[in-house]
Amino acid sequence: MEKLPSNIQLNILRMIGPRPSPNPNSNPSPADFAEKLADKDDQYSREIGLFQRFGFATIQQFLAPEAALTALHVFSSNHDALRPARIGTGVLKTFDPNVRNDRIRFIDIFPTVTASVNSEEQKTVAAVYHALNPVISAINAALNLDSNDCLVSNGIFQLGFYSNGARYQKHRDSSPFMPGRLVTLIIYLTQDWNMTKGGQLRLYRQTTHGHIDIAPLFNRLLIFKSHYDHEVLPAFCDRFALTMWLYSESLKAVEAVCAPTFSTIRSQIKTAQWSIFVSIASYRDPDAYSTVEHLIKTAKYPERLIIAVLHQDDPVEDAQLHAKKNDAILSIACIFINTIDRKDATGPYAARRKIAREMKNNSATHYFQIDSHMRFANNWDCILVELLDVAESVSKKSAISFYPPGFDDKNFTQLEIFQLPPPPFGPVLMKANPVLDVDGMVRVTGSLVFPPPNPETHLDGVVEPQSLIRQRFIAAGLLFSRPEIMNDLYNLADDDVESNLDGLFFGEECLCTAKLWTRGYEIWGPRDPNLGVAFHRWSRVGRSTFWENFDGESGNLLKNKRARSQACVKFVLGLQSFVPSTAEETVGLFQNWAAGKSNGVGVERIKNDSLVAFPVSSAFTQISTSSTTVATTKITSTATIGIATTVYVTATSSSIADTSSVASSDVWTPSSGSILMFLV
Ligand SMILES: O=C(O)CCC(=O)C(=O)O
Ligand SMILES: [Fe+2]
Repeated sequence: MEKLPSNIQLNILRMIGPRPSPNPNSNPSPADFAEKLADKDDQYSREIGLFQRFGFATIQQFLAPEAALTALHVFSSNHDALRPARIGTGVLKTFDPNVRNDRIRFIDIFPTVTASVNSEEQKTVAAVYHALNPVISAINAALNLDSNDCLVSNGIFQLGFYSNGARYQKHRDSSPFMPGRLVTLIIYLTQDWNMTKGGQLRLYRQTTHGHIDIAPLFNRLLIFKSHYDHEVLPAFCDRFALTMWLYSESLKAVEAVCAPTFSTIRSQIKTAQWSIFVSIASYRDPDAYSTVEHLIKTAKYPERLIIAVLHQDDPVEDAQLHAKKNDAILSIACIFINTIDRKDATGPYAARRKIAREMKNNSATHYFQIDSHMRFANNWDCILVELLDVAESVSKKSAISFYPPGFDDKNFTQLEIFQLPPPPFGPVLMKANPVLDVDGMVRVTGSLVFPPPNPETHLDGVVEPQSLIRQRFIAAGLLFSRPEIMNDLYNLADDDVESNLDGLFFGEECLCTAKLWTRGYEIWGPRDPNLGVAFHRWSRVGRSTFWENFDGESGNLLKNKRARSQACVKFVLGLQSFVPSTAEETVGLFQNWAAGKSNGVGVERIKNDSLVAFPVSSAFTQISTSSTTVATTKITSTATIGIATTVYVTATSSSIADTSSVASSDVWTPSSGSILMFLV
């Protein structure tokens, strides 16, 4: 958002209601006002100077006296519209009355279709906003920003109401989600405040500076830097507070406001060329908090992590799991925790999608999807960022993904030093199990390739770098890429199509691979077997899975969902034609989806590559090219197609006559050129 020129601001203000005047006796015209903008900057120069120096300032008797009384009257007369305040972002927003139990509502300065332009409330907020304008200009002037930089409001006030001991525990108003939110402006409207009434705003400017309590005096404007910790002490009065935030999308403005005290967010924006959003779906996992803690402790730059955990827990039986939460460690990163009832869980794919949907607007430069029972190598964050850098030099769309080695409580000591398995040990190659499972699904496996193969140039022209091995499949529990991948994986805009995938467990990795492959992604794993990145607890002992929800009557519903989701996946993979009896509509959706029309499986690979994949039909054609030969194969048996999804065919198979030679070539022969047959 750019600052509007003041004449346009005034025009807008003229349209939205009578212009208020800080001084009720003089009533200058808009033109006068425009001329006086500079004076107004001066008017607050002392306070703004204090704000610059100390990071906060107050202005007493800010509104004209009767304007303040009108505001209080208007706001307190619409008490019913106030709602319990929540914390967090998106659906990860939760009520936590222990943290905050004020009531709030948001008021748009600019009238919407539903609000009458002439309503008292609309006039009042316009008036307050108008009074704030010179303060905002003064802040901008003091910061001496470039002409393109500007702090602006988003045009929305938060009206907060605290009474009966309501409070808001220590927090910050800015987060890596809104690093551009820089300045908090609050007008207090508490009548007859005195010490016994409480409700002071306790401001902690820096951890070493102690705190300052600011009384919520009637008609007092408080300005402070949004990244300061602050809390509202329990209020035993009717405490109204009207808050507006100033935002900038520009780094220069962030620096101007925040230096030199700003640490976390500045490092996220400036020194950090990168930051990582970590998505963790947990199902009743006693290890979930240890995983998150370890993730934070082993990261080189834990403050650059934005971590979202979706717990799918039993409200009674799993209550004790949350006792393990260590806020001191968690708060080093920026963490968002949401808990849903385990009975509402519909599998890991759906849970990861839910997180992606709610958190898609986070500001991180990277996306890391992991399981809830993992441990990590020191500096895993730098290692992954570097590996992806290398991968992206080969293919702009890349992901690092592989099954990590295991750990259990024995080999993972309290010292939290882990050891890689002893040699022989090679890189992990992700591929499909050649045998379909009982449901006819393709299962993905990771096999150790020993000795570690040398990099090769594949027939489709992809050159493996020294540090990476090209994968056939993703591992859903360790996937590192860019934030765009959230949409490529989870088709975020299309809830209807995606609801067909509720209940999916086995099949998730094939489906996601299909999406990524057809959208032009390359999947990579580290070639160096000694390069530790992460460790996975493979044992399921002591851990529930959402399969337990398949029991009982509601379990049947879930079973049906699972069957449908598996049918969808098989359809997309070409493992079976769709079973129309489930729903005509679903078939249609998935046909579109498979054809890449509905943001599901993509078409990049089909169009542009020497590899040709046809994702829909029950028969498939694969054309592989090399300088000398073109091999075309038609395979019609579904079982073979299941196998074929996994194989690398050696280059010598210039003409693959029968399906058995395809199956038997499911071996990696690094010295020869090879071609990926995939998802056809
Ligand atoms: O009302 C106040 O003084 C501050 C409220 C607050 O911190 C917030 O809503 O973020
Ligand atoms: Fe706040």
